[in-house]
Amino acid sequence: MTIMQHTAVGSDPQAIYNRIQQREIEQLAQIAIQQKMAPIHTLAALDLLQNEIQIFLGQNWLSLFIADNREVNYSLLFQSNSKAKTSKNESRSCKDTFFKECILSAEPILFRASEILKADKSFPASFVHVIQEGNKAIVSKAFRVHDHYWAILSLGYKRLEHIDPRLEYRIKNFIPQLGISIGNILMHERSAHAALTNMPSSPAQPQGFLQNEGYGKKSEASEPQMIGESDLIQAIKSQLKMVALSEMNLLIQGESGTGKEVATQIIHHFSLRSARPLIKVNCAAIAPTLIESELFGHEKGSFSGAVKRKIGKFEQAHGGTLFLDEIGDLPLTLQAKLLRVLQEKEIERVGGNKNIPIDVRIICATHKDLQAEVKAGNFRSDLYYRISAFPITLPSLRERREDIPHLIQHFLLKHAGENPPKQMSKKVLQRLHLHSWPGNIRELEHVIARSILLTEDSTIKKIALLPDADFVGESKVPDFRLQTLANFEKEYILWVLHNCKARISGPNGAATILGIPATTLQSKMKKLGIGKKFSYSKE
Ligand SMILES: Nc1ncnc2c1ncn2[C@@H]1O[C@H](COP(=O)(O)OP(=O)(O)OP(=O)(O)O)[C@@H](O)[C@H]1O
Repeated sequence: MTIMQHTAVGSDPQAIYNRIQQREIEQLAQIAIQQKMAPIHTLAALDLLQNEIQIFLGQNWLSLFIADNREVNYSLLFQSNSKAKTSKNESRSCKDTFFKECILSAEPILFRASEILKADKSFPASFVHVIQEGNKAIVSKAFRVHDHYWAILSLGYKRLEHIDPRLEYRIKNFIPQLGISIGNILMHERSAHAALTNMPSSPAQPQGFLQNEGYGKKSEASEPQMIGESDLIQAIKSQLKMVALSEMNLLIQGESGTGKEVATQIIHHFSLRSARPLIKVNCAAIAPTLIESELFGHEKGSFSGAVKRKIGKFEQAHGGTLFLDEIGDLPLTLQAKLLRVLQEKEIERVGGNKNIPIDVRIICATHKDLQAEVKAGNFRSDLYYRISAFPITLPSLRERREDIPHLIQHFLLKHAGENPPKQMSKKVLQRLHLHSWPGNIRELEHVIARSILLTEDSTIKKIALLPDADFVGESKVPDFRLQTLANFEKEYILWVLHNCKARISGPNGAATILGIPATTLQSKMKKLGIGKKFSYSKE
């Protein structure tokens, strides 16, 4: 039963007028409670606010349940003082009728004492105790935390007349702020380890409510993962955690494939902006003439081809985060415009004549040495100082080889699909450990994904690695350094063909190893002058 069904609402003009007046009072009350709730980051602080919440919602008892992100179980996160013998560890299945009924209803649901005591529905054990303490009904409302977790607010009332439409209105308006506060509490109270490490074999899980089944073992799709246990990566995770809640613009540096985008996703995910979009722009991938309209949007007819108004990435990211990847490739003219946006916090669409206020956090990333780019005159120093207040530098995989086994495990699992994850032979593991990983984690992931595809056994015994100039364990590796891209490509294709015994297609053919269609390889060979009877001279 909803609260509206429980109480009749007057509809004569006087009643409507009263309701409008009441609404204004409501809004003031609501602003007051929101201001009190906003800074909350701990359960202890929530506890201290009980009186204010009670004044606002009039409840005699309050509890908060939270479900794990897989929606397997839910358990008690918080409850107001009650003599009810409730256990913090009470964990219940998300399949129970109480949980299901709550998450399916957009309205707060009223459960009368008789219904709770009848026991033909499954309610948390604490509800029965709360009724025995004199509460006549419990009102429950489900809400989302961080877009990932279901939580349920339950309020016990000793006097049924306190349950009226005004309460429904108050609960509905209280819930969004409560969701943000619970999100902040979870972020704050979760240890850095649990928050940012998702190793399948993660050793010590934090105690308390976070230990519920499934909680902390976040799903691949829902939460960005930064795998690694090395000191270097632990330090990075602490930095990410530290900066996530700040509003600082950030610069993330590191070689290609070191996880700059992953780091950005983590920062956004754990920031207060996580409910708003994270928008990515790769400054190197867009033609310089199009970047301006891509970033700031354009008005219809502002240039030939602008057939309709386009909303730029800044506007799309409003309230959220804009990730400017490869910022080192942003043309100088655009750098000046970006600087202006950062200073003035407003944009102007191309061909437009009004300033649009923008609330966006900027995270920039580059594999270039931006300081050197500044010295070379390719990057504006004022923009550099503006975005590099808190630079984060991701280590290369070579610098943290101890993470390789963890990453291998992670990718074997990630790319197993429906099948049981494959193992790796000791020899292959040793070889992977010695590789210099110029393409860092991206290269490792591709190598593993490809090996899984090419191996029919349950154990991967062979692995195809990119040529590795720094690897000293094998001598017949060509020197690919200091040559033109075309030469490099030719040499590399020759080397792969040589290792594939000139086989172009098929599972062990060169095209599969290169990750391109056989027809593309053939046309590349033609273009690069590699005949069918090629010879590989650097053997
Ligand atoms: N620590 C990590 N744990 C798990 N996966 C990772 C980690 N770091 C990177 N990856 C994976 O490696 C790949 C490359 O990562 P990402 O795109 O974040 O790198 P990048 O530094 O932004 O690369 P680029 O500079 O080329 O854009 C992605 O598939 C990502 O999921």
